[in-house]
Amino acid sequence: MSITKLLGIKYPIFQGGMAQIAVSPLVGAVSNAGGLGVIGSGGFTAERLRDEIRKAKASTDKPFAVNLMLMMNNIPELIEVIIEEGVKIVTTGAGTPAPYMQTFKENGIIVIPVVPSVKIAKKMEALGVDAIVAEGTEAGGHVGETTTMALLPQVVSAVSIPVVGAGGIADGRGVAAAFALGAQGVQVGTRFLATVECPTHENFKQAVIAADDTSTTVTGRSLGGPVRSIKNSMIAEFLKLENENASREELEKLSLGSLRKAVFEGDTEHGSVMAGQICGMCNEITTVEEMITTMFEEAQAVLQNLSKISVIGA
Ligand SMILES: O=C(O)COc1ccc(-c2c[nH]c(CNC(=O)Nc3ncc(Sc4ccccn4)s3)n2)cc1
Repeated sequence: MSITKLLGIKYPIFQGGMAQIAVSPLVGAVSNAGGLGVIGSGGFTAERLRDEIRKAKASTDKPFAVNLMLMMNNIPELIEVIIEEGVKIVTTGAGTPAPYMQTFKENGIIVIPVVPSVKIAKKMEALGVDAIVAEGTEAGGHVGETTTMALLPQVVSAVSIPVVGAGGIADGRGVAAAFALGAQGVQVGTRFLATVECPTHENFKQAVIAADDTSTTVTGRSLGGPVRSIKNSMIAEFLKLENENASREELEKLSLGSLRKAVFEGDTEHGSVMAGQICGMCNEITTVEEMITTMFEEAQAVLQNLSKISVIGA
């Protein structure tokens, strides 16, 4: 079954469930534009999640999902709210949904984990998840080590359930490439940061607009949690400490609250501007509607033109 039919959406695009960022009005705008709006519950209390779910219900009659960041310590409480509020689609990241699968199944909830490797993709399929987002290291935030170009076809070959491609996708060419590699849809995060409806501080959006293809780097490998963000003074200090084998406490002290500092206070020099490598192609702020319709019109045109190309010589 196609992703659009499974989820009841017009375009096969998920908005990344970015912690602290994927909230109203971004989520409702994505669902109203025909994609899958996803509430990012990372760091939320149960009541904050309930509030965001009710705001999404008030802003769209289309499907939307909740993303669970599984490293958090209040997942059971968040799932209770998801069930009470009747949300039927959950994406997950940064851990395994295994402990919660029976509850999801009993409540008819579609589960779509984001995975960074073939091994984890196969583990998820065995758990009975409904589809998989294969996310390449190009993505922003918490990432694996494999690129989308290498990861996506290997995951497609390894599982029998639908695969969505993520990491480095921000225009119709990226959508067409993901479909060429066997994906049935795409997940996009960074490109949504350059939208009118993205609720971050304007400085955060300008940092994404100003960035180029080499503006991001990965920190946190020494902590076992690699995270891609735009290079700034805090990141330079973090890398210096990592190279000096600083303690976990020292590193976490530096990064604690850094996401909020950038997202809400607009301190993009000392906060964490999580974004993917495609930020170099996000050069203007548009509405979500413009972004999604342009992306899929472009993708359709690219696929039609590709069908006229012969890759085998005469
Ligand atoms: O062990 C298993 O079975 C599963 O193991 C997994 C291991 C990793 C993953 C994974 C990697 N990437 C993703 C999906 N993407 C993400 O989760 N991206 C994120 N970005 C920011 C986040 S919040 C944060 C704040 C500070 C430091 C770290 N993270 S979470 N999931 C999924 C599963």
